[in-house]
Amino acid sequence: MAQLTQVSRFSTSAANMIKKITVIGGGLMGSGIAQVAATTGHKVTMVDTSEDILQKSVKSIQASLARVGKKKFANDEAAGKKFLEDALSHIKPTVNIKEAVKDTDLVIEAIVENMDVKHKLFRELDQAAPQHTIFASNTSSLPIGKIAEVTSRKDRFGGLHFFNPVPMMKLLEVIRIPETSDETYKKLLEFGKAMGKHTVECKDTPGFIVNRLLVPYMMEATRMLERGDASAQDIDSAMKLGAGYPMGPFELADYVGLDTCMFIIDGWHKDYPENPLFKPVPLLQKMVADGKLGRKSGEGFFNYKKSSM
Ligand SMILES: CCCCCCCCCCCCCC(=O)CC(=O)SCCNC(=O)CCNC(=O)[C@H](O)C(C)(C)COP(=O)(O)OP(=O)(O)OC[C@H]1O[C@@H](n2cnc3c(N)ncnc32)[C@H](O)[C@@H]1OP(=O)(O)O
Ligand SMILES: NC(=O)C1=CN([C@@H]2O[C@H](COP(=O)(O)OP(=O)(O)OC[C@H]3O[C@@H](n4cnc5c(N)ncnc54)[C@H](O)[C@@H]3O)[C@@H](O)[C@H]2O)C=CC1
Repeated sequence: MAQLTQVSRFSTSAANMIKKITVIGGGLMGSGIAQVAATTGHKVTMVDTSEDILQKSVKSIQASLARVGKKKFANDEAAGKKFLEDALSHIKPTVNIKEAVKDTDLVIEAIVENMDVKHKLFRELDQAAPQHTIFASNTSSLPIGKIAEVTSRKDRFGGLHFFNPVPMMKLLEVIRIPETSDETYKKLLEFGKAMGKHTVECKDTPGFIVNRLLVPYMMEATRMLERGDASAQDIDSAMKLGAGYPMGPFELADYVGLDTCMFIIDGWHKDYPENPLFKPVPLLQKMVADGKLGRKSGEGFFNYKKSSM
């Protein structure tokens, strides 16, 4: 508790506030983080591995901004158009990681949920970014401390766990490791608030708060499906109508991405092999192997291809 009280004593002067950010990974989450940062006064550089992927990222940001703009400026089309153009003007897409981090206050990593790939990236970032730059990971399930161990800036490292879809979900879990300095943690909390998020403070424990509770629930849904107790549709309807959830477990898994879901389970099974809850799900592994990744591939537990809607 003392740790949290200490942080509240710090205040960051405007000059030291996080203003320039670099998002690595322009997928579901990275594009959403870049979008929200751009609409809240930040300069954003968004990095991915190819121009094609970046074009897709920008297109999905445009589509999302159009939806937000339509609601925000319902009676003023010109204002909605300006909102979209201003936001896009704050986002610079690039494949050049070194260039992307040479002058930035914060790097947010939102790449594939794989420790080795994250380690390779953070080793490169640690060499290329200025000393003052803070690093944060948007990981769903991997220990922040383990991700940070390949860098020389554990005092300037934390977790910023956004929720999907980033433009709509208010929550941001802000995670510190024992080495995170109070100044860094304060800046991460203030950045979260500047992004319009409700920040909660988390220790570096598996799944932080939400996923620690969400993964067991979603895994139990999978076991229920495997036993043939009920259909995916009925399980989803039951949780929406019976528990008031906006999405049932299978619609949500499709929304998150079945590849990401599988990476999370595989990672926790590796770390906690004795826990039956994280026993790999053959059904999930087959779907991912068959390219059924959920919404992002057009099919997962449900079909999202236009013709079938
Ligand atoms: C079970 C299988 C195996 C599981 C294995 C276990 C693995 C477990 C994985 C754990 C998860 C890991 C992920 C993670 O780390 C943490 C997360 O992010 S968990 C996910 C959290 N998110 C949710 O739970 C989302 C739940 N859904 C909702 O809140 C709503 O459905 C949603 C906000 C998505 C959509 O709103 P809704 O009212 O339901 O319907 P609409 O789609 O009509 O939207 C209404 C309105 O809202 C605006 N809007 C919606 N989406 C967007 C967007 N992306 N961008 C901009 N604006 C948006 C828009 O104005 C909409 O109006 P329109 O007229 O439709 O435009
Ligand atoms: N999908 C979800 O609902 C949520 C996911 N997360 C976490 O966010 C991270 C990203 O997840 P998603 O956006 O769903 O994945 P995604 O698969 O949609 O996007 C990942 C992106 O990273 C890019 N990438 C991979 N390696 C890269 C590298 N070395 N350099 C640059 N770009 C690289 C890929 O090309 C891809 O565009 C994961 O750690 C995940 O656990 C966190 C909250 C919610």
